[in-house]
Amino acid sequence: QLNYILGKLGDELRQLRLSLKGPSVQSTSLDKDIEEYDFIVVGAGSAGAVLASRLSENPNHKVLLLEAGTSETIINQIPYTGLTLFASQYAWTYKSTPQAHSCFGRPNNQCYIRTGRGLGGGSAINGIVYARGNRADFDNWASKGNPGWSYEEILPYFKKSENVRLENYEPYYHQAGGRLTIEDNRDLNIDTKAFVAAAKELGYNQGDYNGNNSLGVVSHGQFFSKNGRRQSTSRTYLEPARFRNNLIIKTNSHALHILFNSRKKAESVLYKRENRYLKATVKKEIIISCGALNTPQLLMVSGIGPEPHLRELGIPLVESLKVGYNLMDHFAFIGLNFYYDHNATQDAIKDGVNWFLHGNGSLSTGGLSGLLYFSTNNNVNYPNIELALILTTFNTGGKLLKLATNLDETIYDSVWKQHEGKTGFTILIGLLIPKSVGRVKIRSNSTFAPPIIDLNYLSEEEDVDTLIKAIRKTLEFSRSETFKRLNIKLRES
Ligand SMILES: Cc1cc2nc3c(=O)[nH]c(=O)nc-3n(C[C@H](O)[C@H](O)[C@H](O)COP(=O)(O)OP(=O)(O)OC[C@H]3O[C@@H](n4cnc5c(N)ncnc54)[C@H](O)[C@@H]3O)c2cc1C
Repeated sequence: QLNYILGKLGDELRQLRLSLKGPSVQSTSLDKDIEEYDFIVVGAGSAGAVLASRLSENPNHKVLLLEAGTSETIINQIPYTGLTLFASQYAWTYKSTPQAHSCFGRPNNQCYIRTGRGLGGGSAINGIVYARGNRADFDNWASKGNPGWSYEEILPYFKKSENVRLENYEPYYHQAGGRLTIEDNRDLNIDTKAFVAAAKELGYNQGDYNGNNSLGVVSHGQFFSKNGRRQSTSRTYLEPARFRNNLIIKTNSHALHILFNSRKKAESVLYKRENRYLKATVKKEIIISCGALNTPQLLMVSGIGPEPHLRELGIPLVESLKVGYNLMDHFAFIGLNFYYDHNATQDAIKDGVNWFLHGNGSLSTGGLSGLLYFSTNNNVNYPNIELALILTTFNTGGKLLKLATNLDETIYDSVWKQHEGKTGFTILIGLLIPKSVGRVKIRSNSTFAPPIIDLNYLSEEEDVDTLIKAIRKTLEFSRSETFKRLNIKLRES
């Protein structure tokens, strides 16, 4: 019912917006005059949209941005719709290979994997949580032989991109004036307040987890939003650039192949657009920013990848590299569900109006709220666990979770169904530094065939140990006075 109402509301708002302002970023046909570009950026997601926008600030650069999906609509602006958009045309939906250590409760032990599709990519559908990696992550990259990637060297770029609107934050780590507005959570509901209060009781400090160190910090949440509206990279970086003559944005343009010359220099991109096969050539660079799954896919179909795998598929080798190895994802456990002993009283219309007029309320979050960082290892000074609340899990959220994660019908019926209609939340437990890594392979020489994705979650015993310790620590919430006072109980079935 909520989805239906949201859909109706969205249609109304979209009409209103289009009539007031005109469409957002549109594909153009200027390419007829330009066959050669200085830069071609393939994939207009979180990374690609920013790159294309920044490169085209120099009027001497002719930049082509290719995107397989379409433009955003106002629906994407409502953060909460991320929960439904990742089961729409705005997402690629892939299935993992059958998993040995995870994805149980899914048919054939295959997890669904969703990534963004369209201008803005993941940033147009995600949970809008603004959480940088920890300082230790970046310093670790730098120490492995990647100059320029330490946290102190990366920090100026985080700050430059940011337009901070937080109330309490550590000033050294933030800045105003950038394209991405960062706000505090605008939906301080009872669940989020209870989570933060209980965490403080348990000894964690409320503060800025994007500050000096996130270890032991709890927060209501910092979000990529401006007045409760999603801040996708399409809206923040491409929309202001859309009238530049030197930036050509082509939607519905699916890259098929990168072509190399005899010196192995990438010189053109083959792509399919509205049933036409087209070729764009480049003078300087082709930048592939198709995300963690489709980037290795495009490289491998183009002949850059592990030689044995490409040989298997008869793909002519350009360069043998370990493309597709070391796939890492922050595996999350969603089994700790809490509920209140009374019925949900969500009012979808009121929520819609509240968001539209004030940018507040449940629609202003991406379904995730309060965040907490801790370590299961007392001897380190960085976190290996992130906790986040998934709101409204048991009413509309329970069903959405089933849809989003491909939960098996019988599991859903036996575990979740009995709690439909009750108010409650899930404490998601995310592994920040998993040891288990997976691999992406291709099944054919076509980028239209879904990649073969072996997530390999929890294959390393250390990850299982860390997760068990994290679950035990999270269960301490149940013993907090705050949870007892509010009668928030762990669902035990
Ligand atoms: C449901 C969900 C929730 C998330 N929540 C959060 C969150 O709360 N906070 C957070 O920080 N991160 C979150 N993330 C992760 C974050 O959104 C991604 O890490 C980020 O968007 C990745 O950026 P990217 O540029 O690498 O790839 P993407 O943003 O995925 O962009 C890749 C783009 O390339 C395009 N593309 C792919 N193949 C081709 C091709 N062959 N030809 C042309 N175009 C192609 C895609 O359509 C896409 O637009 C979430 C992700 C998802 C899916």
